[in-house]
Amino acid sequence: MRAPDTILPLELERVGFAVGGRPLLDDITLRLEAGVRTIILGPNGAGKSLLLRLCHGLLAPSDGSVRWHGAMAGEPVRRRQAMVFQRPVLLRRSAVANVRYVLALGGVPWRRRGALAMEALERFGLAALAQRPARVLSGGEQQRLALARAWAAGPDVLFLDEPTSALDPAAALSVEMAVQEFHASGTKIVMTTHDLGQARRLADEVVFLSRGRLVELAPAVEFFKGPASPQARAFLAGELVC
Ligand SMILES: Nc1ncnc2c1ncn2[C@@H]1O[C@H](COP(=O)(O)OP(=O)(O)OP(=O)(O)O)[C@@H](O)[C@H]1O
Repeated sequence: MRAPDTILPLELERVGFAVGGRPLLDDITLRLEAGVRTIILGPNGAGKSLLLRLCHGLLAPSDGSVRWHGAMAGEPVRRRQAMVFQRPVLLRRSAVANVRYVLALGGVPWRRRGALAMEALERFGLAALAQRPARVLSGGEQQRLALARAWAAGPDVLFLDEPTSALDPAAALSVEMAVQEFHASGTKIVMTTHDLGQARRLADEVVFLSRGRLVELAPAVEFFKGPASPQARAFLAGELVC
């Protein structure tokens, strides 16, 4: 388990993000703890991807603060997080070279990289495709490669932005199983999805956004049994909300 020396919890305090003076996220205060799978839900355009990017450090907030409480001063927190996107961003190299690359970035000695990269590929059912150029892999295989690469980095936190929305049900299921493996190994999961069935299967807690605001943060069981806000009730009922 990675929890004892994790960079978590992550605390967002009154975070806002604006473009050209237009607020896209507003006044978000939120604490994300280790060991809990957090699923971010909300209608299209609610700000889910922006929130993930702010948490991961790809965007800087216009207001407020994003702080990793477990991080030691000067520690490179970026290396202890990984992010998987809807469409994976892969290098023009073989599958195994993609994994070796993150191991090199993480300072793993050259001699150990080959075995560790193959172990990560095997874990996600990709060993037979190790030498294949990453960019000719199918969408589902590419997503599993992105997960294998994240696994090799051994992150404290894995952010996933709609990782299964471009996949067929079988490929989506293998991504869900991979997410469970990360969780079981002690990696904190923070994920957006439009698939409510998937959210019910994976979530320990739900963050519900609407129009750039945090409307609810609740244990998943409570949220799905009866959300507190009218926006979330309408969302779960499949009504058009924005
Ligand atoms: N760089 C940007 N410049 C201007 N507007 C942006 C920028 N990035 C995002 N937005 C706007 O911010 C809002 C939130 O975007 P975001 O991608 O976070 O939504 P989302 O909840 O992930 O939506 P979806 O479910 O459709 O993926 C949207 O209205 C989007 O158009």
